[in-house]
Amino acid sequence: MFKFNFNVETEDEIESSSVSSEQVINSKQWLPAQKHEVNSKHIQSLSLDTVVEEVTIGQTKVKYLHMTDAIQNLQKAGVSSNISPAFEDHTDLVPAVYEGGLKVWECTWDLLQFLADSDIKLKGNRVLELGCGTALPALYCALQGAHITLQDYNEEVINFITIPNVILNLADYPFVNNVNITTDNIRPSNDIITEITSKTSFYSGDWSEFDKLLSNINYEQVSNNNPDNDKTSRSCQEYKFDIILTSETIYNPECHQRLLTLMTNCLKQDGVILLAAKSYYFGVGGSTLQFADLVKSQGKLDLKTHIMNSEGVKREILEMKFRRE
Ligand SMILES: C[S@@+](CC[C@H](N)C(=O)[O-])C[C@H]1O[C@@H](n2cnc3c(N)ncnc32)[C@H](O)[C@@H]1O
Repeated sequence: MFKFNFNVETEDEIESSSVSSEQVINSKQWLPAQKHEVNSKHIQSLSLDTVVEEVTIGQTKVKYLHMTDAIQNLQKAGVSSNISPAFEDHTDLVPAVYEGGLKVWECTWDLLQFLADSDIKLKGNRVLELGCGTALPALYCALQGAHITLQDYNEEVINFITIPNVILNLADYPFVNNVNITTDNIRPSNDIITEITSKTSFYSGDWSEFDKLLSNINYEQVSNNNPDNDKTSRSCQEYKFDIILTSETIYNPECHQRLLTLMTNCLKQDGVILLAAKSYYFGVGGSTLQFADLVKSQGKLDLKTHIMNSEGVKREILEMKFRRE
């Protein structure tokens, strides 16, 4: 197992963080995909004295747990996990073991600002966030009335940061830094679970496996509910998304094709993909240019680049839509 920190900001930091892309390409077995359900343990993990961070985007406040609280909850729960050595060593990433989802990465803020400034319709639309980690961009969309599907590689991330963040934002529950809380205004867990389940879905595992899982769900829904063809195509649309979001997920070139195939397979015909990334990931090799070249060679999507930061390490948002015939 090898480790590195790819969140480098300057050339000076490159040396200490470097790992060759060859090492990345020789990575381990990727994890299978799984669906996760919210349960009362997720709610209990948010005790009344949980310290909640908050960011204001336009008029919207999005709440989230700090990484150290999530790790503390994970340790308290006594979960034996492959990812423990990674965060005990303050390691950002161990390829195919821990993909970095416990902390908020820089491009998340770009994606939030981009969503707030854009006129993309969110209310009533289906949003998928891939490699979501804390899921702040998708949560912003959910707070405007979108249905969100959240995917992260690690189930520990889904259980200890993604789902708690969803509860903090989408269940009407008085978690805010211990203010005005009495036992009377705490809602029963079942109410919260029902509410969250109607607005969100959660998945972990590798992107290619998630792609397979989604197509199996399509198949099952179609054969169980919609034997006739007309309804079949409508049912498949249910598992496609109006908006696909992803931030800081293209550092490993080995995964570019899987990510692109998944995004193309589950985007609605008139949908949009917003991919936020640093222009280049020093030491690991992934870059927006390389990803954009792959998109162009695939020939299905039109791509527009928005520069979000042009000083130091450059950051971009790639906006992609299906090419019109
Ligand atoms: C650096 S974290 C970014 C987290 C979050 N999007 C942010 O910007 O704060 C990269 C994310 O990419 C996802 N990821 C990377 N490779 C993956 C793969 N092969 N399959 C599934 N997810 C992957 C992981 O879920 C991980 O959380």
